[in-house]
Amino acid sequence: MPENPMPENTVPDLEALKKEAALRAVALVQSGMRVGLGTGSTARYAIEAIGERLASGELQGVVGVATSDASETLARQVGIPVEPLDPRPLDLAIDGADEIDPQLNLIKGLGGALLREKLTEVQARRLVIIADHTKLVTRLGEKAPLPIEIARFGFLSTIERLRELVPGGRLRQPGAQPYVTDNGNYIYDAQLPQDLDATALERQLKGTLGVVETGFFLGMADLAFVAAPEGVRELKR
Ligand SMILES: O=C[C@H](O)[C@H](O)[C@H](O)COP(=O)(O)O
Repeated sequence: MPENPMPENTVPDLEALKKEAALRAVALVQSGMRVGLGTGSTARYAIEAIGERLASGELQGVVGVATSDASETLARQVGIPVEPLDPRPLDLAIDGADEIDPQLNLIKGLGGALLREKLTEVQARRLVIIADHTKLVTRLGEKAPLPIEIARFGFLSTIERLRELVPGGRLRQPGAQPYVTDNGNYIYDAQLPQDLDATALERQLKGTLGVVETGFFLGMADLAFVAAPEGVRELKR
């Protein structure tokens, strides 16, 4: 008899759910598409699945635009040709999210990739979000902080300015040094208020000196595949 047997179904297998959501989105990829490749543990499953469909010959001529150095490396490893972002529209972008509200507004960037994600996904004809059910919220900021990418130069002054808008928050610093993004910037993780007006706050943050980009993705996602133990929900904006 095993010691301390774990009761069945007490720990949901979030990885299996993330993969299930990713596969639903990857089914939308067609030959010849230029696809925005997201970043994070869920987007990873999508990149791998696109690579598998290319390797099997089921897909041909797909080109990826990567939203981080890590996703670019993975895409190349699994055989997806990667191009830099240029002004042409992308047919589709597939990415994870940290929070998804009922209108498919998002918080992204807990993995640090928000700037390249936003630059890429704003050019996508369709942004498809993939996630497990723990990412669903009734209001943005319910569970996650809002990542705000800020310039390193003068970052303490920028943080002072940010604290006037969103008092709770801290510089992301996983160890002795601050976290540095692919773009060489820092991230301030802001705690959002309960009475959040995300559109107004986004405007104020974008007007704050030293702020490079925020993790608000408002009105950008068209579709989300959200996997839960009872199945994958398809949410549309
Ligand atoms: O910066 C990271 C990205 O916005 C990710 O897409 C987001 O953090 C979700 O990542 P994961 O799928 O690992 O939860």
